[in-house]
Amino acid sequence: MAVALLVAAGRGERLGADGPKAFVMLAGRPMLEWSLDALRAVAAIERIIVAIPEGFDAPAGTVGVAGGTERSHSVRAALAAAGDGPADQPILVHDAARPLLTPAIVTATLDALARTGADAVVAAAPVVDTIKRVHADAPGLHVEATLQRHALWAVQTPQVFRRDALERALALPDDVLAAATDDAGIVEQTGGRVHLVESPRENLKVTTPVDLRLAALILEERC
Ligand SMILES: Nc1ccn([C@@H]2O[C@H](COP(=O)(O)OP(=O)(O)OP(=O)(O)O)[C@@H](O)[C@H]2O)c(=O)n1
Ligand SMILES: C[C@](O)(CO)[C@H](O)COP(=O)(O)O
Repeated sequence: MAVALLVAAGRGERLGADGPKAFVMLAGRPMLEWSLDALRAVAAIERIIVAIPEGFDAPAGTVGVAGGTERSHSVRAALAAAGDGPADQPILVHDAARPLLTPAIVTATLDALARTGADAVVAAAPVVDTIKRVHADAPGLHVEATLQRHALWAVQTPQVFRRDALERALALPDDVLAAATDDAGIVEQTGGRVHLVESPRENLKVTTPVDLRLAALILEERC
């Protein structure tokens, strides 16, 4: 049986709301409740651990744990709260900031982990924009290269891991974890094999106010 880690302890600075992003109201409910619905609907998930900000309560039926300074630190705290388990146990990590999660996406990532024997499987969508790389440290946004779009995928959560691969990755030094923007990236750094599974672009991340408006519209359409 799988364990799900829902990371909800971020500040949401880019959203600019009054409180932590995961508890901002979205279509009438705190944002994290939407992805919890999808996780609760999947029978293969036996337990849900939620990394929460200080002063907030764990949602009903979940185990709450205080989040860390950066996202990966919150994932590490949530995994520690999950206790021990077999090396090949599937551990699913999801951002509370992706409220449009569906049970079908969760099941597709879990099934792909079992089918491929990979260390990690990541939900992702093909990139639809043309992406240019600039000199990161030089002024003037001077273009260095235009990347080949057909090889580019935008990764989302859920990201599902063999427990031993995620544990190995989360044992990397604190500063390496702090620099990571997703968990599969640290599994790659420890030599793990990572696969993608196609997921709808609709499984968007609420980062800025326009994302919140879009998510509200889509949820109203679904209800
Ligand atoms: N220390 C942190 C930072 C982030 N997260 C979670 O990781 C997910 C993705 O992070 P992001 O969208 O960057 O959220 P914030 O860190 O809250 O946003 P910002 O960077 O704008 O402050 C979110 O569900 C967020 O709650 C977390 O649990 N603990
Ligand atoms: C994990 C993630 O949602 C994959 O798209 C994303 O990288 C989180 O990044 P953020 O910088 O913490 O928003």
